[in-house]
Amino acid sequence: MRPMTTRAKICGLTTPDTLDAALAGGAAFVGAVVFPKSPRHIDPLHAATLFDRARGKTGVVAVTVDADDALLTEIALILKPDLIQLHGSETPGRAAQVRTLTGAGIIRALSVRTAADIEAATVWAPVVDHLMFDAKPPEGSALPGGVGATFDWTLLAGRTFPRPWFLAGGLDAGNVGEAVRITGAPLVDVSSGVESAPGVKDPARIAAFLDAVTSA
Ligand SMILES: O=C(O)c1ccccc1N[C@@H]1O[C@H](COP(=O)(O)O)[C@@H](O)[C@H]1O
Repeated sequence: MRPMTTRAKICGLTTPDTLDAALAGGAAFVGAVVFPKSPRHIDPLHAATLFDRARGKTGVVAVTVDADDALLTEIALILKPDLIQLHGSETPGRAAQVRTLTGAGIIRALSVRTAADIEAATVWAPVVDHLMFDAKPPEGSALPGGVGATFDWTLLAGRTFPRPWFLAGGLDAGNVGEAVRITGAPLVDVSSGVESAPGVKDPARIAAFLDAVTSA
């Protein structure tokens, strides 16, 4: 079933002008990727300075990949995100540790290629605030997300989950309307689809994406 309104997260922001485009367009969440292998990596101190303008206007998310306690503590103390997105091979037990260590809410990204991959939501829902269904990256990819890959959206058609959930993976202004119509996603997440080059966000593409979500 189609939600009343779908809300959006703009991920991998590193500059004031692109963060401002996300805020002006009504993004519900903005994301900082704290993962040095990513072209969107931003260290917690730089992210704290940048994202200060977003506080109280939108949720701030720190995207991490199998981060250790030292990095998570640094993120919690310096960036103070509302939510931590786990995008690696973390277990539900580790998610509980991350919540206790950081005091932040948890988004769990689940990699999807087949219908069986969706079923992981059953195990994860009790220990997270949000689920995220993202495409499984191509074999040999250096990144577990942020690669612009899509999956078969019909796998999510008619599905309901006990937590709010994001659809992610290869979304852009041109396809997000269809993705929302097929999946009924209450939340969508985008990174490379609003970039002019890997790691280079484009304010006009961010605005177009958020417009497309609003009209979906
Ligand atoms: O964006 C990244 O570089 C990244 C790195 C490591 C883990 C997750 C990452 N991004 C997440 O993946 C989704 C989907 O990306 P895309 O739209 O397909 O490019 C993105 O929104 C982030 O949540």
